[in-house]
Amino acid sequence: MDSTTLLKEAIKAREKAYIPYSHFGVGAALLDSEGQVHHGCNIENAAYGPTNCAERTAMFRAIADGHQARSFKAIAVVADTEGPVAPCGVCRQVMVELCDLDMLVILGNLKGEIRETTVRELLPDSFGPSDLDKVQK
Ligand SMILES: O=c1ccn([C@H]2C[C@H](O)[C@@H](CO)O2)c(=O)[nH]1
Ligand SMILES: [Zn+2]
Repeated sequence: MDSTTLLKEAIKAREKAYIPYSHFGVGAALLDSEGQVHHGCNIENAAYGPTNCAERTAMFRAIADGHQARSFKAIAVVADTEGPVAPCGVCRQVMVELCDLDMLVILGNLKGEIRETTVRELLPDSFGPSDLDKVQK
């Protein structure tokens, strides 16, 4: 599946965003190793803090559906931004946990502007699962 097709899936996912506070809709589409696409949207909360971003919704949904961490092929994220959307720091950290560091991340907007990057590029020098093995014995 090409980047434009996955971004179109993210645009469809964005239509489901629950955004009564920010009115800032975000959609994500996560491609798994079998070619299936998992949709995510942002889901806000009156207490603000419990808000879940579109990227995390898609990743958590795929994991909860039984897909293996770090087996995903790509994630596309879209918002109605000037220039491609920038994932927040929390989502970047969750990508480090659940996706391969070299996984393709496709960032876009509704104007069709696209930036292709990787998890590693979005969060360089990250703290990940293998760092827990590096504790002093
Ligand atoms: O990459 C991003 C950036 C922001 N948001 C959400 C969180 C909140 O609902 C709204 C404004 O921050 O956008 C996402 O879902 N993904
Ligand atoms: Zn986020």
